[in-house]
Amino acid sequence: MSTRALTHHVRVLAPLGNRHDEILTPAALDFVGHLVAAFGKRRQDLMRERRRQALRLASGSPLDFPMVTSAVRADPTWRVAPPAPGLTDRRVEITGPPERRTTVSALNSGARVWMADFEDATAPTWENVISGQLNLLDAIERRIDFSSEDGKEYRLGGQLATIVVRPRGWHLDEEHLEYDGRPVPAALVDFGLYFFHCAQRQIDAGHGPYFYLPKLENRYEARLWNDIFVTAQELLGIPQGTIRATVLIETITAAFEMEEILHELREHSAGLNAGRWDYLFSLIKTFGHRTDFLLPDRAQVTMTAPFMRAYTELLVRTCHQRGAHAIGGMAAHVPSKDQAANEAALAKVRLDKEREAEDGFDGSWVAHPGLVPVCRAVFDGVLGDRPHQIDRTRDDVEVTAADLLSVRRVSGPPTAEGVRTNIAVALRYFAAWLRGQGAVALHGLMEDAATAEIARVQIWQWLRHRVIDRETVLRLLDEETEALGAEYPWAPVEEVRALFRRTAMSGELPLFFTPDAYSRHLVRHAEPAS
Ligand SMILES: CC(=O)SCCNC(=O)CCNC(=O)[C@H](O)C(C)(C)COP(=O)(O)OP(=O)(O)OC[C@H]1O[C@@H](n2cnc3c(N)ncnc32)[C@H](O)[C@@H]1OP(=O)(O)O
Ligand SMILES: O=CC(=O)O
Ligand SMILES: [Mg+2]
Repeated sequence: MSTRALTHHVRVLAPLGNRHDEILTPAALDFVGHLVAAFGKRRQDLMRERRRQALRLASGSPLDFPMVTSAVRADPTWRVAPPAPGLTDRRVEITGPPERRTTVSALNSGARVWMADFEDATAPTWENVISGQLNLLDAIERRIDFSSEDGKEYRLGGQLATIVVRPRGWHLDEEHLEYDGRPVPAALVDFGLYFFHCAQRQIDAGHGPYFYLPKLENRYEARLWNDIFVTAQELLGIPQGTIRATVLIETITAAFEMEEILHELREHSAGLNAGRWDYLFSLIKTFGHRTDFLLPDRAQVTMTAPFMRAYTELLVRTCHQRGAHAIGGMAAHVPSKDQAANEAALAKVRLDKEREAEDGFDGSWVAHPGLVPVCRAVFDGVLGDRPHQIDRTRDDVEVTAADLLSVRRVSGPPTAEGVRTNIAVALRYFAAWLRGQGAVALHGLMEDAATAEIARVQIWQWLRHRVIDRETVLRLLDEETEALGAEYPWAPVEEVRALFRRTAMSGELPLFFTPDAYSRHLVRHAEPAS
């Protein structure tokens, strides 16, 4: 690593916890500061462009594949970088927050990849953010073994999953760190700290610094990440092209720029993933004002809906034509201790993975170690000894803009149960999130920031189109708030209820619930020295 003068001062505004100083070293903070100085302004400009694009679409501008990049799409010659060590065979990827216990369990789970998540599955308390980095460092150094208070031993085994880190999205700030008088973009904190501490260590261990990139909306955001990668590699003397990044296609606008996103990142690309839950959220958020985008209960909008199939088939085709992996999305069912419920959950997950493997995906996501064998068996059945099926180019797939937007065929009003479930799920998830837990199992389903977003924007959409009335929602909100308090006596019910009212019942739809909830409830600045 090069020795550089420390010139980019990042202020730490939070109290330091146990071992935080191992992550927040002056050199690591300087590295993050360097990235902010170089790219912070561009990130702000891109956030403004997101708002402009949202307004254009809301006022009726058509969404289509961009004309200006037709040459990129028409050029058959370019390919992404070849798969990097540890990322050739990705038939099963487990996801989860980088907590100490789940870090060990995920790495030992038998999955090929572990997506260590600072985004949908993590409530970004200061402690979660920094201890997550420590856990990753300790895992790579193989010093993470521990015994839990309940007497269980956690020990790393011989065959570990490859680590791929998902930093927070561009819309979030890290308010415990300040550069030049402003909060630091959270994405640069999660990426920068991990890259600084672990890039060389991962290379020495035979892998590399690998990332999942969430919630991108267009090719310019992919270009920003690519430029950050080039600068980060240069600053630390790591060969260009070492980083690999898989982009989640989980916004409706990004679905129209899949080729462009791969092209921008081609020296660093490891493919695309179908982030189906945020995709649905994005669709409702973007077109929620239109009656032809009125969606019924979440449970009725499955991956077999024509517009969802158009999205996943286009993703596979795009990736394979460019030599990239196509990774499937999350089936939300999680194992249960009840045998019948468990069998039903496993059967649903199996069906979902079978469809993905038959469509050409090279692997897929699971949310729980108990689902690894199901996903592996399905992909083993299709792949056999081959590490992937990138050679299946899916030339048969033709997807038009209308196919991606053909929501009308599944549109319809919600059921009474669907309305109540969305309120109940949003309240329970918000309560867990405010307590620092970013993923929970509720009614047999994995719920995280993406699925909670769907729950609250559906309520907003149904109110907006008057398919439910405000009085009914307020009555259900009262009932479900009371039930929440009875079930979770620790829950700050009034804060949770207010958060729901601001994010699901206001006239103007907030773009995400997380920035509001973070600033009001998760930020804890250190007492100023007297
Ligand atoms: C839309 C998207 O972005 S999807 C990706 C983001 N979301 C996620 O990553 C969610 C990941 N999944 C999870 O966090 C968890 O599975 C939950 C919260 C849904 C359920 O967790 P639990 O309530 O602990 O489930 P359960 O009690 O069945 O867990 C059994 C064991 O498996 C472990 N486990 C469960 N899920 C995971 C996981 N994803 N990774 C590692 N270990 C896990 C638990 O820690 C527990 O271990 P223990 O016996 O040592 O205590
Ligand atoms: O991040 C994944 C999703 O489905 O959202
Ligand atoms: Mg997501």
